Amino acid sequence: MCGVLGIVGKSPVGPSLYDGLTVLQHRGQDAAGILTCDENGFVNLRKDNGLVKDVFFSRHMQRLNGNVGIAHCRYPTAGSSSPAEAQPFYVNSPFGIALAHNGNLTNAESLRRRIFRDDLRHINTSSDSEILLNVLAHEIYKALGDDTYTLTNRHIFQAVEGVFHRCRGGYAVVAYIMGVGIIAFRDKFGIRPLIYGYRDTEAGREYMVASESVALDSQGFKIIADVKPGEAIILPLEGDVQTHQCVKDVTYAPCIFEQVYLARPDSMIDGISVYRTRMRMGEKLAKKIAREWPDHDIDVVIPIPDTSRTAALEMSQLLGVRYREGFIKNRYIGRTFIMPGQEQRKKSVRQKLNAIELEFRGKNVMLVDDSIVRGTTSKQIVQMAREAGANKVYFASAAPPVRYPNVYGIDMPAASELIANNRTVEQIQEQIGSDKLFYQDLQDLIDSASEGNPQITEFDTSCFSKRYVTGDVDDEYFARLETSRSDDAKKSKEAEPSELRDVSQFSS
Ligand SMILES: O=P(O)(O)OC[C@H]1O[C@H](OP(=O)(O)OP(=O)(O)O)[C@H](O)[C@@H]1O
Ligand SMILES: NC(=O)CC[C@H](N)C(=O)O
Ligand SMILES: [Mg+2]
Repeated sequence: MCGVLGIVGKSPVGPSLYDGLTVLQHRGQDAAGILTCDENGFVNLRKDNGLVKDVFFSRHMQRLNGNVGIAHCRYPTAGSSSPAEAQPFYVNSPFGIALAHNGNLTNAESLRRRIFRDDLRHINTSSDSEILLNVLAHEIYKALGDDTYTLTNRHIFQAVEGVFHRCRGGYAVVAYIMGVGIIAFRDKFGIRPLIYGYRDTEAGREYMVASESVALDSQGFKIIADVKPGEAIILPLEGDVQTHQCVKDVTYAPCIFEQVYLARPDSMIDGISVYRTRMRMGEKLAKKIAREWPDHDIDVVIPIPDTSRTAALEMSQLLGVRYREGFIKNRYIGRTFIMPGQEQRKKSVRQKLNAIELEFRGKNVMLVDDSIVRGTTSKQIVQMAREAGANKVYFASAAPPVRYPNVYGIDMPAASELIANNRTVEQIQEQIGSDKLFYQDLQDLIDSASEGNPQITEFDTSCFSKRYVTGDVDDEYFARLETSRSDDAKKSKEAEPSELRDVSQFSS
């Protein structure tokens, strides 16, 4: 997951893009970028590795002029973590196009070969997003045909149809086309989220498109709609939003892990309140525990901050057990799961969470997390609870066991790194060292999300179920992924000399 954002404004958009990115920071902590187009038609780009607050200094903001722009915060899930792969990416032809992408293409390698051989385009990084931009650019060029000078909405929609035809996987895209405005589209399953809205100002109506509704709320934009699977929208420099359903044969199957962990709780995704989903997850898990263990001896329910809080509070109420904040989170440490290496993740859990001994001493505690992925957090937390004097340490995960890789933009590429892969619940319990372990049932998780919008009945649940909605992922694909993107593979890539390919127009 990454955060994408675009604004067509009536006054300079640089500051709003910056503020919007800070609201989407939880989606990507590794790199950030903003691209604006000024009144002279020049594109200004600043991107680099780091948190939003560390990438943009006032000297950069002063140069990010113009009333239109796009932005991105990155959590690498393809290619490398080189600053050259920070986004947005830019190509100068046709017209000048910049793109920011959330998701992963599953056919990136074959596209890369064809782009070079058939479209005569050179890709300069190992990023799948650069491939996506070049496919879009080529499709725009093709749609134009002989009509070289006038790019119309019809051409753009036709080009996006071409992108849908060629690109597989998960993609929520925001792109800027010189002289046109911002276009946005979402793969035909709607795997990654994308939503747009407007804000009326004295100078006229402004539009924003972003990964999550919180980015719109926080800047006073009113929601118009989610971009639908297989749909493209144009936010023009002048005039109203244009929409077009580019693919007729679509399945609405958004990623359920957005509801579990990725998105902020105050976001609405596809009409579903993430907060309410997490509440329902807590209720359903409590019911399961009450069913399977009616005479439980839990004294206190303790969440593992941050994300599990919502589910844990509901759980405690349904179980009729006290809720206590037994772990305090250091607010200056980022999210550990989306950190790039296992060493860093491991160290950060201890730096991030500290136990309040009094809440543990002599008690039977039920620790609740939203999910257990590599087990980095749960293993250390169980130990911390014991060290704090807990009598019994039980553990509950508000999501089912994560057993399979995610290939659509969450960095869980290697099954071997997942604690639940090829293990029974009892074996996982032994690994994390708890006295009992409960997992949510998959159907209960699906119901938790679906009850928020009964029109959405399908979700991408691949990391729990091994059902990949795009239908193009097989064991050979997993094997390639494991060799190229496991933690060990990434470590050996880092050992290579750093790339000297920073394409940003001014980098410091
Ligand atoms: O089993 P693991 O591999 O440890 O991954 C799962 C943990 O990682 C996430 O927390 P994170 O610290 O990233 O973010 P949060 O503060 O939003 O909970 C998630 O909420 C779990 O606590
Ligand atoms: N997590 C994401 O959405 C990442 C986007 C893209 N695949 C990249 O790695 O840069
Ligand atoms: Mg957590």
